[in-house]
Amino acid sequence: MVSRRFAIEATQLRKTFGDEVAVDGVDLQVPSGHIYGFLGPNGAGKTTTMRMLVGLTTPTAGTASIAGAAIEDRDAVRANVGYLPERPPLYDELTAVEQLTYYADLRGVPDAEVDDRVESWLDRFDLLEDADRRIQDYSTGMRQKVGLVQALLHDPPVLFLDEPTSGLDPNAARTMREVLTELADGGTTIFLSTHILPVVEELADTVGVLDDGTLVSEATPGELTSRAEAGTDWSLEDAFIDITTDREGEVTP
Ligand SMILES: Nc1ncnc2c1ncn2[C@@H]1O[C@H](COP(=O)(O)OP(=O)(O)OP(=O)(O)O)[C@@H](O)[C@H]1O
Repeated sequence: MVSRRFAIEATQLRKTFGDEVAVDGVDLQVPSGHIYGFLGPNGAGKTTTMRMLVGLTTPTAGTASIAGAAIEDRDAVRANVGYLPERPPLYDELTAVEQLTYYADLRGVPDAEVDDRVESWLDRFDLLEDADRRIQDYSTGMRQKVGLVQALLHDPPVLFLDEPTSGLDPNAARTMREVLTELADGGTTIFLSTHILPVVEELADTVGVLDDGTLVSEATPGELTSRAEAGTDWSLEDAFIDITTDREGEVTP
């Protein structure tokens, strides 16, 4: 039985690559409409965790469900999840309109709605003028914007975003933050991995810190900064460094 109380639920999720333990028994319970900021040092296992949750790699052990459906249910995952990976999967030879129309079709967006949805999202991200240029001629930030639109075009209840503001100029980054806030206000659950801590500080309801494959801290941004033995005005960056540096002295058997 899977629970419907949480949009994202994982129990003892684990992934190994040979002898390498990338994710080491992660438990998650993210309520609907929450923005969950997923932090951790390079190599902590964030991308691997997300790839398991969106059905792109099979867990070595553990279980997970998204919007009430087990991650093994591929059709449900496709319908319920939007995923923006670090490098958006786009066809260079297509234009943005062709790419997004193709993807909308794959994800079952009703034909009558495709053109309007594509146009309004391209407009929101200031891409209308370039909509009929091939993606191979796009800048990194333009590709990132198309990747985000692609992830949310079918209006999924749960979004997984890996470094969504990467490569974006300040205007586009602000639009991205505004869009994410609006989506969460409308009930979309957003699982957001980034190294840009002010984004998490501004947006996240809950912050989870993954270190060496283990979830070492989970709290609101406010709790995290006051929980650290800190004085009064630590930033999330101070707390992050404190939480992840303390563990470096640990002796592993
Ligand atoms: N396909 C793979 N084969 C072997 N090892 C892998 C594979 N994918 C990830 N790993 C290893 O798993 C660990 C976690 O990697 P992962 O990419 O999940 O970290 P991350 O937290 O997303 O890092 P970053 O912040 O640098 O993007 C790393 O040690 C990495 O080398």
